Amino acid sequence: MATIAVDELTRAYGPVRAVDRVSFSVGDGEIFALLGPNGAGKTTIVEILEGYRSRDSGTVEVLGCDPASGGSAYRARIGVVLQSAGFEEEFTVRELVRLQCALYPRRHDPDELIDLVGLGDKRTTRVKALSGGQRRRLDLALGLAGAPELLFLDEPTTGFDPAARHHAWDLVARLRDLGTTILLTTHYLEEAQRLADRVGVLRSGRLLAVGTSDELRAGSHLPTVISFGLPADRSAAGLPVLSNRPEVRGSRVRLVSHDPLPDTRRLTRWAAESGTLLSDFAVAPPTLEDAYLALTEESADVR
Ligand SMILES: Nc1ncnc2c1ncn2[C@@H]1O[C@H](COP(=O)(O)OP(=O)(O)OP(=O)(O)O)[C@@H](O)[C@H]1O
Repeated sequence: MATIAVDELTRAYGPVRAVDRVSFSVGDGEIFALLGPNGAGKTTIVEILEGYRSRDSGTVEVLGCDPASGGSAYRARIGVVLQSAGFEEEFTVRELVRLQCALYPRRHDPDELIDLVGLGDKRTTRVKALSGGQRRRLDLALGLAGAPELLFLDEPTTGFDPAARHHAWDLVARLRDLGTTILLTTHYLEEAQRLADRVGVLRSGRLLAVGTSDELRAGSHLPTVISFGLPADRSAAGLPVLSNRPEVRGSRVRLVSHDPLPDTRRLTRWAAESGTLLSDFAVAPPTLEDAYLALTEESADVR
């Protein structure tokens, strides 16, 4: 059974249809990422699912409940990690996490939770002395306090340095291993590609595509880029016939290919037969970011 089932969900603010007949589902234990440009409708959808915002029409079922009428019993079963929760600055990490855990009937052990988010050495530190990244970890600990069956993560790594981002990704992967279903919003496509089992791409309130990262990449029909360097004594004019005309800049050759496998085979065979070293040979298929940009840029804003 799906943990989240959304059918024809619609919500307008005056003349603006922020969410326009959106349907998708998220399976038990799945990580689903909602992607879309600013104003696409992500927050509106997430807040409707959390039970904090009303809908105009459509059906929504989360953990077997309608969030609009689930009340506090429903909200005790979900965890919400917002972008910038306000903290009581004078509390220590342990005090805050303990207080939060005490609010829930089904709860995590506060000290285990602090360790889980990597704040073990900051237990007795006051919130006001935490760095931005450490505060976000505390956000996460507070969102997990009630051992939620479903976790909403709103842009979990915005403002993180690369190491902190990787740490957060590891943490989300551990939560997945513990069986937590996660709905994630993010503007980092690499994050979605790494973490999410499936993604949904929104624009202007409409869901343009839903699928795995690989499905969206394949569905984009974008080319693969093959690139390499030629030695000084070789000219691009001597290259074999390829599916497209290569672009040459100095000794660097770049081929935009819709047929990457035969092109790669022709190039490597030619290099072996002519004794040519192709330096930094790289085959780059389209990324989720490429597919996302193609999707969101090509779809005209029909409003
Ligand atoms: N309370 C509100 N009153 C009026 N319009 C609103 C309200 N909240 C959102 N909107 C509008 O609804 C649309 C969707 O907004 P929403 O916040 O859901 O987008 P988002 O995808 O979360 O954007 P972002 O990536 O910038 O956070 C936008 O056009 C926004 O201006």
